[in-house]
Amino acid sequence: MRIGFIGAGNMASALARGWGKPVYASDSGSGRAQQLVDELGGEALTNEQVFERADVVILAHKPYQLEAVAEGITTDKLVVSILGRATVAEIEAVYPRSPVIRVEPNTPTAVRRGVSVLAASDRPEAQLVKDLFERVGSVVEVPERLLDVAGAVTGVGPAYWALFVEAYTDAAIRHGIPAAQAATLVTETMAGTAALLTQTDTLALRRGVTSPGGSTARGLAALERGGVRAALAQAMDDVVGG
Ligand SMILES: NC(=O)C1=CN([C@@H]2O[C@H](COP(=O)(O)OP(=O)(O)OC[C@H]3O[C@@H](n4cnc5c(N)ncnc54)[C@H](OP(=O)(O)O)[C@@H]3O)[C@@H](O)[C@H]2O)C=CC1
Ligand SMILES: O=C(O)[C@@H]1CCC=N1
Repeated sequence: MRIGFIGAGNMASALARGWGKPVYASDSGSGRAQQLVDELGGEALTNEQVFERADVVILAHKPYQLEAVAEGITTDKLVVSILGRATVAEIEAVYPRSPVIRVEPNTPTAVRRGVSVLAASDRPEAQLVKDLFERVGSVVEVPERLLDVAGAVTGVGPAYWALFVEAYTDAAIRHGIPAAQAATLVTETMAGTAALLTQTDTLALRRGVTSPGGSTARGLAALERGGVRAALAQAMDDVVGG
């Protein structure tokens, strides 16, 4: 099955690297489509050519470009939209004869550890799309009305964790740990904790680490004083409400 991308930016590149197969790709003139096919094989094409030649077309441009991109397309094809916030109804309105499935992936798909949120669909093509995204991580299906909230966890999440890693790495550096070693300590702690959380819940994990009157309790109290919960709640509100 040949995958085509309309847009060859950050998210298209992450998915294509995860799938690791030749692709058809387009861009709006930057040359990123050519760079992607130089890396993975395939061909850099126009949007219409991508629609003609691919078996499934992934819309990976920016949401506001939906109408402009669709205007030039005359070929019907299975369309997978990863456009943040554009609803299935809005996409179907501009691709009226194409089956449309909506997915919110995230950039860890590049290393096959992504989470992709699939808007539940009665279309028979949904299973094929689910199988495709399961090749680059896990797939969680939600009713479309919850896709934006789920995407506010998964799609934007890698940036939050990166910020957390950066801030705590800097704190360790400030106390004398060399930068590369500090980054390893923080990242591996995050990865190990994520693995552990598949077997236990957050409270049990925290209780297991937090000795009464000990150092973890002092650190957690500092994070609470710093408003970490309120900041995350506000981040969700701002992403979903934006
Ligand atoms: N980045 C992420 O983590 C996630 C992104 N998304 C969604 O993925 C989509 C892409 O985001 P992202 O990859 O970050 O954005 P980028 O800006 O990195 O990539 C957008 C791509 O679209 C191309 N493009 C723009 N106009 C056209 C056009 N008329 N025809 C063909 N291609 C066009 C751009 O071309 P050029 O290279 O020439 O500028 C570029 O290659 C967005 O809708 C976003 O909501 C969803 C989940 C996560
Ligand atoms: O920041 C954005 O708008 C896109 C959507 C999800 C992740 N990146």
